[in-house]
Amino acid sequence: MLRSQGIKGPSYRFLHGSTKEILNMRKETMSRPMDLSHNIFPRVQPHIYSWLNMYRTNFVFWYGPKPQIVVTELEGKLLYKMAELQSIPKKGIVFTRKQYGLIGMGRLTKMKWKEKGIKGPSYRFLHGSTKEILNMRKETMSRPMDLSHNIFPRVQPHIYSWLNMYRTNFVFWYGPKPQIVVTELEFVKEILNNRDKVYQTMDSEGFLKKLFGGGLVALDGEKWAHRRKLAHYAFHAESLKNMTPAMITSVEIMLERWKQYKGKEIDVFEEFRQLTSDVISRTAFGSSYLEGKDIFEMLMKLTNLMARNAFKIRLPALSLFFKSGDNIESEKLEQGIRDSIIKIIKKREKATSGGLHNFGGDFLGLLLESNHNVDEGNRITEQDMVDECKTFYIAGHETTTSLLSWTVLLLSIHTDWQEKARQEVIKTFGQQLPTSDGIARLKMMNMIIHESLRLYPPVIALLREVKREVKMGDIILPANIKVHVPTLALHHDTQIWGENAHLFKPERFSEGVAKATNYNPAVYLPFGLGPRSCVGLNFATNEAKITLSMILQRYSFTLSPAYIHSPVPVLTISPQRGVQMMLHAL
Ligand code: HEM
Repeated sequence: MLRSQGIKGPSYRFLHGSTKEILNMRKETMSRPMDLSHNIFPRVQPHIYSWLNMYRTNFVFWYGPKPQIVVTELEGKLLYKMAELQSIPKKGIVFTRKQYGLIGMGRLTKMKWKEKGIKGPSYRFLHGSTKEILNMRKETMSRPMDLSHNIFPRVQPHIYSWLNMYRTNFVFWYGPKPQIVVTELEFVKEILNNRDKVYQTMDSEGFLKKLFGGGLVALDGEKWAHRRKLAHYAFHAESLKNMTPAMITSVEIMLERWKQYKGKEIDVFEEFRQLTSDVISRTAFGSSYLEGKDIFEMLMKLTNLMARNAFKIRLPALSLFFKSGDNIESEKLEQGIRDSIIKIIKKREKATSGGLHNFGGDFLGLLLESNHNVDEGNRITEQDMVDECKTFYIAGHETTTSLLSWTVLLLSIHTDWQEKARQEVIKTFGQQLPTSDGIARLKMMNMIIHESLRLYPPVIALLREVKREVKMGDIILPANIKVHVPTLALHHDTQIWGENAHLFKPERFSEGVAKATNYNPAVYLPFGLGPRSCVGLNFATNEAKITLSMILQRYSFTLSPAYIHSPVPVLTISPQRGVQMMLHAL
């Protein structure tokens, strides 16, 4: 009867009404502790929270066989519209909600931000700013862009337009969770240097958690320090020298494939994907692209699912009952990745079962050594190993693929720089294979790579979470707020880089990074800054220099007419439709 009057609500179960559903939701939320936030509504009344989100207002649920109508529409102050309630049956129970309770912490906190003079886009119930972000992104992505390097308005239209509106330190809402965007350079330094150990890595959730698990990127404290040491050891200068032959082998395999493309079009984005996968497989895991192929494909699918769902807010209570198709697929992928990594780990264990300290000197060997450590305090579990392998498979190839693809694009447009780079390579190596010493002397190449990373930084933002209340200048940041340092915005800021900020000018870096940045490291963050900065920096730049040198020795390249410029943020900035080149053998 209520349904026929247009009043919605959860379905009625014989005798129990909605009570079983309510009990299940409460059991779930009460089974885990909540973080120290005041956003208690989803925990205390998960049923009202999730149904309100579904039905908005005036919905009915069933207390056993008895209906209750939940009314949230306000008229004037706290009065509900009596007119709309006329269709309630005589014995219907009217359940009004406490005004501030249901509006939730989002709106309340927003009031506090406003009082503090911190501006930002308006907060929408439960969705925060995500709908606005999705609309802006849909709009910019719906049309191709011209072949310019002014990519910030397209890749992050929300940050771009809000920065224009509010200048700095504005708050937007990732669902009900606030994020403060900080561009003031002294604060950027404070945050990334983790002053007072307050600005920690963000707790990853959902798809991101499935991608990185509890790997280095997601850790903090002692665990992080231990793993960071391990990774640092695996990728330090001496180890890198030993990796040069493996990197060269991977590039040779790629260039062998390229022979069939002479005078033809080639999508270098796809090529670099395979190359960087092969490089990380050989150098860190002692295997090859083919052996790790399944893992990379599954990681790529998981990355795409993550990007597709980046701004979709799902209520925790709802996720329990209804798994989206993407959620089900991501669980399968997570399991598949785990199984494949364990196979690689077991294979190494078997091949090197000669005892302790004999698992091989690469990253996987170090992980296994740590897994077999007699000292329990320093021992890592099998799950830790899986998470760490995932992290390095992803971090080791997505980012470098992005760097190589955009650099080749830039050199195909700015052919004068392509020629300068080639001359330097020929002068250093002739037609011989690159060497570690020679790579360190490639100055022109260095400038080109720095400028490419400035215009197209693979990682477009650095995110942190405030662990306890802290003062940032005049602003008091509450615990749990997310802090967003917008790398792409800083790299394209005309006040920092001048009016030609969007142009490719490698000469900016002719006297080194310090001079180009006017001795302020906070303005240029392709590899981050401070203790969490990239552990693979030298690995990635060596790999890029070897690859570019070997290409430049053999080919000149121009942009194919088929190329469509469409940079998109996936995990890194990626060319949505590939990077098509015409190859000309030298
Ligand atoms: C051009 C290539 C690369 C770029 C632009 C890049 C960028 C970055 C950035 C910006 C961070 C800091 C993130 C933050 O502060 O929140 C980072 C961290 C990290 N990178 Fe890279 N990266 C690259 C290549 C690599 C490679 C090749 C590896 C592995 C072999 C790697 C492994 C990592 C790891 C494990 C972290 C986390 C470090 C920590 O939390 O202590 N990266 N990277």
